[in-house]
Amino acid sequence: MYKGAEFGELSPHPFAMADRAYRLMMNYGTSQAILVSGESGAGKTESTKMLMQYLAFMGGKVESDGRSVQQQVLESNPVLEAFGNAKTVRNNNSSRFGKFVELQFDQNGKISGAAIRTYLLERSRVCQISDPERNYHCFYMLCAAPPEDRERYKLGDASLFHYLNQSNCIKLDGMDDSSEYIATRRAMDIVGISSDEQDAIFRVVAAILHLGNVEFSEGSEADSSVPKDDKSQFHLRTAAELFMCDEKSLEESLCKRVMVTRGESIVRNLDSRAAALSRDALARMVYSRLFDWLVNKINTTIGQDPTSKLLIGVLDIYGFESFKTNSFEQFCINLTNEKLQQHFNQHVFKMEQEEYTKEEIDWSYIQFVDNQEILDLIEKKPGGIIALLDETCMLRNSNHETFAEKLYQKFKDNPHFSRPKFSRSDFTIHHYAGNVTYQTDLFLDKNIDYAVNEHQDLLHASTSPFVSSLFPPSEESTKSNKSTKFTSIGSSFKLNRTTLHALHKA
Ligand SMILES: Nc1ncnc2c1ncn2[C@@H]1O[C@H](COP(=O)(O)OP(=O)(O)OP(=O)(O)O)[C@@H](O)[C@H]1O
Repeated sequence: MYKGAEFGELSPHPFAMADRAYRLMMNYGTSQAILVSGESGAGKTESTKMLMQYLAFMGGKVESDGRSVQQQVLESNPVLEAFGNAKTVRNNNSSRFGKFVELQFDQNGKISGAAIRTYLLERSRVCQISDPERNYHCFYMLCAAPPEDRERYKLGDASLFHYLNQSNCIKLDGMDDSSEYIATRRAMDIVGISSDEQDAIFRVVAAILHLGNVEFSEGSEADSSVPKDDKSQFHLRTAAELFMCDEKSLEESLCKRVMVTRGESIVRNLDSRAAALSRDALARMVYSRLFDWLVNKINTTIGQDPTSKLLIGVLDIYGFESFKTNSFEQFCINLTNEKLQQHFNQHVFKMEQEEYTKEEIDWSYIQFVDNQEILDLIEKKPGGIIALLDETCMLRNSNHETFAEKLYQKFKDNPHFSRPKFSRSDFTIHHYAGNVTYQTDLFLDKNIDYAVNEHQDLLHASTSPFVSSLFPPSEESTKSNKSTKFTSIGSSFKLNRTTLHALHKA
């Protein structure tokens, strides 16, 4: 019905938008971009799927081997959703990453390639969930897999695993994890992930679950730790088997840390709390590498068309979030939305109006809210909230309260910042879309992203080529020493220039 229909003639529908983008691209030879926005649960991902479906219908080609580009693009959705979506308070299938899909077309309007870029997977979810949310779908699917698969990965009921049972929500109404497992496997076949690779992927997923069940108790030396009991020892052994790495080395990488001072390596014991943090850091790192691997693999098998001059990009980014409690994830997500809003302002209002002025066109100035000051408040270097957060993370004896104190002092006169009454550590940002109060208690832990090279080298030495490929040798180990490096999630996260450029170009 929507094919070729005048825009606005039929009821509003993603098909109408997709048809318009396709027609404009074909008729004027210009690339297009569709930005799907809205708050969490509004229907962005479902709308994006419909847009893709329509574009695949218009630009689809019949391939002799049955695996067309458009089919692979469509089937990449269930794969990415299995590993990047989870139940949140707002949405049973909430995307916990941003996605920019670029469809490439040839001169005849047929899809000739595609590229998928993803942003900021919420990795804290791998180790930490709160009621009534869930972890990523793939963990529950694997625990509900056919018995022979569960046996192979030494898995049992999802409720047995610490990374899943921190929340009471294990099963979802209307979602059958065992049939989702089969569907995900089938989608993996279509996007070109071989059965050996699928096996390696699920081994890693299972290893993460076992890792999460390793608990620590005080060791014999001061401030040292050891696996707590036989149960923890079993899970440690199983995780090592699944990662195909040495069990003793895995234990050491969790219970010790190598520090480098003046070129000298010092091995330091970790107490049980620090060992548990190290375990979680490893689980998060493995999971995010696995997710990146999946995206790369999908891109490689779908293939790019470097000669394509016609593109349609669809950006499905997590919308503005304002919950009862808002932590570092909401802060990053809302920063993304501020940046998109600024991009929109920049190109739709600022540049357009400058052009009118230059050409001396008579027009009335359009008022718009410029959110540059909010962006400065958050990300200005030095002095913005992220810079202050990084600074606090580097200092010894600092905590979320000292961080909050810094913010209160620095931004007491900033109109976009306020301190809620009676609060010792919360802060409110007056975003373009509304006020959001953030709880800082986990900001420091979540921002610190220790690139622990012991873990890196341990997994690089895995006899599984798949696991080894996820962990190229660390820079430090190639220089024959090891260290623990601090990186900041906040600083490293930006809706990158390439995407903004692609959006603008389109
Ligand atoms: N067009 C639709 N028809 C029927 N149900 C829909 C439609 N769009 C959304 N829904 C329902 O709303 C739920 C949330 O939609 P969706 O996952 O697309 O939201 P979202 O905006 O992408 O959220 P998030 O930002 O949390 O990822 C879906 O799981 C589905 O149940």
